[in-house]
Amino acid sequence: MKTENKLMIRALKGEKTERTPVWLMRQAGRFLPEYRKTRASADGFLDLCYSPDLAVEVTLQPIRRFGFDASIVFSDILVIPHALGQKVWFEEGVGPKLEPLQSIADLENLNFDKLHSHLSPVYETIGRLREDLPKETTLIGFAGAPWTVVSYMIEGGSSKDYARAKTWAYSKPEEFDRIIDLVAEATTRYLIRQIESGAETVQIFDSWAGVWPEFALKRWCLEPCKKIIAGIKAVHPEVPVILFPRGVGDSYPLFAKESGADALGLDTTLSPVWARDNIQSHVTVQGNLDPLLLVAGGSMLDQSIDSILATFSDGPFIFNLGHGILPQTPIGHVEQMLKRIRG
Ligand SMILES: Cc1c2[nH]c(c1CCC(=O)O)Cc1[nH]c(c(CCC(=O)O)c1C)Cc1[nH]c(c(CCC(=O)O)c1C)Cc1[nH]c(c(C)c1CCC(=O)O)C2
Repeated sequence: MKTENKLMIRALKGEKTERTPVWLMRQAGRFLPEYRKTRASADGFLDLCYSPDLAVEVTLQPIRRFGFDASIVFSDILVIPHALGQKVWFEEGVGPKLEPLQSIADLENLNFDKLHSHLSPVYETIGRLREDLPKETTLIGFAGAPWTVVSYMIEGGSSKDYARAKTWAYSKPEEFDRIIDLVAEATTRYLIRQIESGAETVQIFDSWAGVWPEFALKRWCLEPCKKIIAGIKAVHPEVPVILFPRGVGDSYPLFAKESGADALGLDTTLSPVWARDNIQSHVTVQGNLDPLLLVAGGSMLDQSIDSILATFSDGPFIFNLGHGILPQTPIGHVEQMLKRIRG
């Protein structure tokens, strides 16, 4: 099937579709037993990301089981700092670890020289997926937004309050601009190459955008994402871009009007009616079922799905969660959800 005729792409381009397309953030990995099996056969998480055979397999697993309308390539947002030359590793049961940037001098050690050669396994995975996916399934490429990636680069891993990164930004804003710019440039090149390898749309995850006051949100989240999207559109104007500025609350309409994204991912706490009136009137919306409702199941899951569908179905809409699917999600609840959406 031609890309422009796929359900997900039509929704991204602003069409109200006859059926609601559905996929789940973080659907590859995490909650599937077959993922854990493949994961155990790799030398580590990054090895899995950089082994096209295994990454293709893990990407296809949720499609085989559930037939989602879209497939997101298996990788991680932290391959960008890794490709730029920063030390990145994943600790079992802990999560990602990086050798943190200590001063602007550390930026000298990071460069674009090996960007594409380092990331070539991801490009190969994408190319193979276009061959292997069902003909109607849309292939999504992705990257982290500069701020979300830089937060890991400075904090050295996950963080509760982003104190080091935010203090750096507020006390040396020009230095912080340089770090964000470096990552934005690398991300633009990475996403363009993903598209040229076969990705039919790309999603930018700004998972930690919700921690900033407004002026900083504009400078370090909105502006760099806008620049990345403009960079992509300059080369591939027909490719829709999804932005997920999680947690930005009443700044969502600003992202809808100014980022240049074709669609926004809505987080769990946004009111659907408010989002319909203030966001869906400008761009396609994607979301926003609470991942814990999918863990709990039962009648509250059904009611929440019905209410989301009823609110958004008059405009361009893609059903998804308000954040990534949780590892403890029962597979039966995903089946229940799909039955409810598809009727
Ligand atoms: C912040 C962030 C990261 N990675 C990602 C984000 C943004 C989205 C979000 O907010 O959820 C994005 C991501 N990470 C992964 C994907 C793959 C495709 C998909 O299924 O969506 C995607 C899109 C695989 C992964 N990335 C990771 C795993 C688990 C690794 C394992 O198998 O041990 C997977 C399947 C590891 C990872 N990677 C990261 C963390 C914090 C962790 C540890 C905790 C966790 O599991 O999420 C960084």
